Amino acid sequence: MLQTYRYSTLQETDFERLLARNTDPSRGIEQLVMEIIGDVKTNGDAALKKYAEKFDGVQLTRLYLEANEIASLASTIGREQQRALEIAFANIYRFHETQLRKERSIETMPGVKCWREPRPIEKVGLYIPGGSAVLPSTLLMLGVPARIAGCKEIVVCSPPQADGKINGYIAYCLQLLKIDRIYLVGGAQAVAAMAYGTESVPRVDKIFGPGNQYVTKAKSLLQGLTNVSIDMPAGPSEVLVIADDSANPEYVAADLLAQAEHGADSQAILVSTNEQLIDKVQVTLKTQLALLPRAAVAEKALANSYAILCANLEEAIAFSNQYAPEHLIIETDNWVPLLRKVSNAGSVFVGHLTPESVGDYASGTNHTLPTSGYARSYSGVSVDAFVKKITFQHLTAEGLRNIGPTVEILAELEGLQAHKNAVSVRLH
Ligand SMILES: NC(=O)c1ccc[n+]([C@@H]2O[C@H](COP(=O)([O-])OP(=O)(O)OC[C@H]3O[C@@H](n4cnc5c(N)ncnc54)[C@H](O)[C@@H]3O)[C@@H](O)[C@H]2O)c1
Ligand SMILES: N[C@H](CO)Cc1c[nH]c[nH+]1
Ligand SMILES: [Zn+2]
Repeated sequence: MLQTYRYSTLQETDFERLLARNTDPSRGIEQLVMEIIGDVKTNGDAALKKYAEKFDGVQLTRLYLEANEIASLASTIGREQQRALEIAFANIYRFHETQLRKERSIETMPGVKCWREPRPIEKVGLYIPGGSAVLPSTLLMLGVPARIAGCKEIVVCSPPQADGKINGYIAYCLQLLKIDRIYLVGGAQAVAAMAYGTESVPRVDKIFGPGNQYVTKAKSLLQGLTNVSIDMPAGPSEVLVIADDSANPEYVAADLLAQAEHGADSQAILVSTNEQLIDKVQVTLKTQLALLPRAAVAEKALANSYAILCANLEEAIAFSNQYAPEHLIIETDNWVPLLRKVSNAGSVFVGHLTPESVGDYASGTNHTLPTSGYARSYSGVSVDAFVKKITFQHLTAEGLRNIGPTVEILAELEGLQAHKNAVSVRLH
């Protein structure tokens, strides 16, 4: 089921192939996404309605639902599900609220004081995927940090259901987040609508959220075409599991399948020091796969996936760092010394009793994470992503005396006399 490779025999070309995934799966669809973007820019709501019919199979007269409609959909869900969403909301809130800590001001020279203060990004757009699966958890993962940051306007877009509405769980999360409108727009057209603004959809300053190849492509194109910014490239889900002799093959197989079921383009990688464990996981994968409603999707994802047999955990961590997984699960008894060796990963789950699913839903950490190797340079979504950090400074007379001559020299050596004068007129 999973093609197995031995780490010690991997050639450079093997590494290139194994680490590549679909680095840019959307290259082939660039023209289509550009057409959609142009159409939305020119025709606004009319284009959005046309695409809702074409891609989501629904005729919309209005492109959004309001508070009373959201409340009525939210009231259809069970108490047990409400409670689970409330617990997830509370844990995500608890973990993220500490991220808005005040920074200390620094006196770099006597009388020269510098400090940084966060300010919310005023208008943010959250894209909540709704194609192959509806993900209310993604709404919590984006909405909670946006609320904590204090963003004034939170625009939420998600593809409409066949009945022109949204799922009751999404509606309940909107209520928890005190967001009283949702735009029934999906795909590249949603990203374009939030970047340009249409008659119905407000223009935003930054767009967040994962999505399929159309969504991801539109985010990267619009970041260049407009002055809207984006959170990160968050594409098809992926997981890398490091497992040694102490790992339970049932747990390992379950963790691999949990990400494989996201989409046919997802990847689930097993890196193990034990060949028998890999064999056992392969058998268990088959048994568990047969029981999944989304078996066909997960099976396709496993076809993109593989196992790596390593001589020791050092090799395993080295491979993981090269791959830079969105999610890393370390299923070993002795995981503590490994942690400091992890240099590239979106989010890490350690020990035998920490399934990645807990981070997807409710432990408190964010599940919007960099994929496709971007964990080498990006962090997952946090409150920081919803604020700008503005620097401030203040000089006293002593401060001006201390720093002024240095600035005068530096301005002069760059040939910028006006810069020097701005100091000199105060100093002399
Ligand atoms: N990295 C992360 O943090 C993270 C988190 C959650 C989900 N994900 C990923 O997000 C993705 C969600 O994808 P999805 O498809 O389920 O939902 P989606 O909402 O991203 O896409 C659905 C929309 O795509 C558009 N579309 C569909 N077919 C099209 C076509 N032929 N041409 C143009 N547009 C078309 C439609 O407008 C539709 O509304 C999955 O790959 C999942 O793994 C990633
Ligand atoms: N694993 C996904 C991020 O890659 C997030 C998610 C949402 N629901 C379940 N899982
Ligand atoms: Zn998941």
